[in-house]
Parts: sequence; structure tokens; C-alpha cells
Amino acid sequence: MLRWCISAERSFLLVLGRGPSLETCHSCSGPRSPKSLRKLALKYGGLMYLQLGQKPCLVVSTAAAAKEIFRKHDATFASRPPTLAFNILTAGAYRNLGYAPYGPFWRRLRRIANTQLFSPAVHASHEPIRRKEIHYMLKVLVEDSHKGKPIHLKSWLTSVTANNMTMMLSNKRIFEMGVDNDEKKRDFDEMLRRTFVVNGDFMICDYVPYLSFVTKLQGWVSEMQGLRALGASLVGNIFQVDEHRERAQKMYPSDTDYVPDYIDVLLKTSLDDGDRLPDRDIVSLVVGLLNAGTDASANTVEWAMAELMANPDIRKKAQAELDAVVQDRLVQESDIPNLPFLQAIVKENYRMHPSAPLSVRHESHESCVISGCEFPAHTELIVNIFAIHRDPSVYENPDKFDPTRFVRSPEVDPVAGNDFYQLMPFGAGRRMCPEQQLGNTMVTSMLANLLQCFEWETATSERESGGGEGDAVVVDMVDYYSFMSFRQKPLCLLAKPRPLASLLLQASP
Ligand code: HEM
Repeated sequence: MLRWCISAERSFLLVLGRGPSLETCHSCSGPRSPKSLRKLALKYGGLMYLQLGQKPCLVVSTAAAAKEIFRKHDATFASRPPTLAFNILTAGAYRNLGYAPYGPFWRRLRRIANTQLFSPAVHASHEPIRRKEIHYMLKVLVEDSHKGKPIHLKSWLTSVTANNMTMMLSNKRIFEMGVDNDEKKRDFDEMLRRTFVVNGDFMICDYVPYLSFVTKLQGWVSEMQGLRALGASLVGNIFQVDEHRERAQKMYPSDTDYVPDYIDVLLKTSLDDGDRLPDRDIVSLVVGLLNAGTDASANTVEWAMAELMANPDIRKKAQAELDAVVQDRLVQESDIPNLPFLQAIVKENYRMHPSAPLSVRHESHESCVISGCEFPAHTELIVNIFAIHRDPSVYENPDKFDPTRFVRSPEVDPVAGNDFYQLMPFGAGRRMCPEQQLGNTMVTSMLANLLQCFEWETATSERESGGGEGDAVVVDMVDYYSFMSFRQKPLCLLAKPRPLASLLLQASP
């Protein structure tokens, strides 16, 4: 039987294991496209079996199916497939929290990370860093707004999240204010974008290994090798383990005010056998955290601001809530529990625009039986978060941005635990995002600060032609999938400082 065919447009024929029909998917990500898979799920159900090339795949597209798989088969599907991208980006070692297969190395790393890095105490100790970094970058925004410069929001957001991350990871800013960062910033944004492309695009060699020469001819191998080198050159001087070792001897424990960064903590952490984590694993871990944490949070806020520009009444209501609750000071993380409407906006935005619409790839490390069918080891699990979040049987008008649905059900909270499969932007199970608390805090806090300190207008190019101030604005919501769901047209806005923005000038640098 014909299992696949490839055409010039990289279209694939899929064979549905439980039915006679053939379905064709057209997209740059081939059959791994959230929208195409959702269409199939609406026809064939929440749990589908697909044969992609030589690889059996299980596709989960409803909350009920996700619950069934993660409650009963989580450990079985807790591995990651050794894709070409994972292989080349980790130089064949897979010694990285996100890419490592399920086994002793991953379990040890995740345990260290959970207890030493991602604990509530460490999260709280880094609050001043996060506050300072947002204020630092908001000042840049005030200056740009005085010059009437349109703000390329995504670029501004990745500067905040990247600086936030490198300060927590290594006590250094990757982008200094006042320093000409343009080229470095362009390279960094490009590196993030290309990393998601190589992780999201459909590589034939991952599904039909003997066709790996096709992937090579398409230029993917050299692209990934170049990307690894670019990444190393951009963060090489940020993540210096020896520097940390020397500083530890000189400075603390005598300096009691010093808040240890992640590298400091990892250098002091003993493994179960009494050894320390080797330097290369420390670097690999923090580079992975920088990549995982920077764009996911920035991309989420860009989508939220786009929705708020398209829905000015919701934006104004969120600003009114901030003004009433926080009043005459700058908003802080500790205010978030008192801002229920803002929290509902953030949840509704996760629902409509999950950062990783197909999550990260999962793979079974042993065979298992599901609904009476036996699945061999190395079956890929595709969790279609996009489809789960737009299930019409769970969400009325699923394509409408309506935060009130979460005002009515505040208990649905993707950060609190695994039980709310109808809203799972951070995934589920053992491989669930370990830093959902940090991601959610950064997202909510950036959004709160942007709304509290500025009035926003769409730049002229976004405005409906002929429209003037106050007229309806058209905000382009077209997305494209490349591991993450990106905006096809970056959001460009004009910011006008609100009176409270003057307090930023008094905030410490
Ligand atoms: C809004 C922000 C974020 C979103 C939406 C998000 C989402 C996700 C998702 C969907 C996964 C895959 C889960 C799975 O495989 O089932 C994941 C994994 C991961 N995330 Fe996040 N994330 C965010 C922020 C962060 C931050 C700030 C960090 C680090 C500082 C981070 C680090 C990781 C890591 C290391 C993994 C892999 C875990 C593993 O394989 O064991 N994420 N994230």
C-alpha cells in the first residue's frame, strides 16, 4: 500500500490507520500542521492513529483523550524522538532537559532543576531581577515613544525576556541599554526564529530514515550546524562556568546580599553519587532554558497585545482594573492575584494562541495497548493543543476572544496543575513545562506593565484605510506554524506614556 508520497510542494498523503480514507495536507510543516490535524480530528475523533512514513503516530485532539493518555500512559510516552534537529543542535549528545530521552539522565536533570532551580523559593528570590529588567526596558519604550517611533513589539519583548533569563541564569544582561545592540539583537532574534523552524518543519528523514539524503539535499543539515555555531557565539561569553567558579571563591558566602544565579546553584549541587554536574551539562542546560523561555513568553504577550488592540473595550477594562487595584504606584507581581480580569485575559490568550500548538514531540519508549490496539515502542505522540483549545463541544464560539469565559470559571488554571486538560498551554505529564510558573509570571507581569504605563495605538499601516483616530482598526491575526504559532505580520504599535510612566524614571537602573 502507498504509505506516503512527496511532491515538489512537500505535500504528503497520510493513511489513516482506522479508516480507508486518504487525506492530503498542504503546508510547510507537512502533515504536522495543527490546523490540518484539527480538521482530521473533527472528522475522525479525539484520538487518531496516523502512519507518517515509517512512524506510527497517535494524535490527541480533545481534553478527554489527553486525560486518558496522560493519566494512563504518561510514563510510556515520556520520551522524545531523536529527531535530526535534536541530534544536531545537541551535537549528538541530547544532554538537555527538553531534548533528552526518558531515562536516568533526564530524570536526574529534571529532579535537580525542579528542586534547586524552579522551586518557589528561587522564583521569589528572583522577583527583584524580573522587576528591574521590565522597568529597565520600559524606560527604553518611554524614550522611543517620545520620539514618536513605532514600537516593534516582539523585538522589544524578546529583549525583556532574554535579559530577564540571562540575568537569572548567569547574572549578566545579554543586551545592555545604550550599547549598540542592533546587530547582536538581529542575530539573536534570527537564531530563535530559525531554531523554531528546524524544530517545527517536517523533515522527511525523521519519518523515513532511508530518505535522509533528501533532507541533506534540502540544506537542513548545514542549516542546523550553522545554527548551533551561531548560538554558541551569541551566548558563549554569557555562560562562563569558570567565571562563576572564581566569583564563588571570592565573593559569597561572605556577600549575604548576593542572589545566586542558576549557574552558581548548579555548581554547588551534588548529584546522587556525590559528583557535580560537568560544565558542559551546565552550559547545555542553561542554553536550553534560555531558548525555551525567551520566545515562548514574548510570543504569548505579542498575541495578547494583538487581541487587545483588536478588542479595545477589553483593553480599556483591563486598564481600569489595574488603575482601581494598583492605583498610584507601578504594578508588581504581588498584585497579580488581585487582578482577576487580567488573569482571565492571559488564560483566554493561552487558549487562542498556545505558544507550542503541537507541544513538544513525545515518543513511547516501550510498547503499550490503548483502546485494545497495540502500539510499538517509538510511536510518536502528537498533542494538538490548538485543537483541544478550540473544541466546540467545550468552548462556545471557540474562535472568539472572550476572557469572560475564564472570569466565570476562575478555577481553570493551567499553572496550578495537570487536571485542566481543556486548557494546557504548558503541556501535561512528566514532560510538562517545568517553568510554567516563571513563564506565566513573566507573561502576566509584562502585559500588566504595558497596559498600566501606556496608551496604545496601532501604527498607521495597521489602520483600516481612511480610518482616523478612534475608528475601527483592523489587526491582522494571520498566523503561521513553525513549532510555535507566530504572527505573520509583526505587531507594530505607537505607545503614549500614561501619567504613571513618569515613576519609571525614579525606578533604580
Ligand atoms: C508562556 C511561556 C511558556 C509556555 C507557553 C511554555 C510551554 C511549554 C510546552 C508546551 C512544553 C512541552 C511540554 C510537553 O512536552 O508536554 C514546554 C517544555 C519545556 N519548557 Fe516551557 N513554556 C513557557 C515558558 C518556559 C520558560 C520560561 C522556561 C525556562 C526558563 C521553559 C522551559 C521548558 C523546558 C526546559 C521544557 C522541556 C521539559 C522537558 O522536556 O522535561 N518554558 N514548555
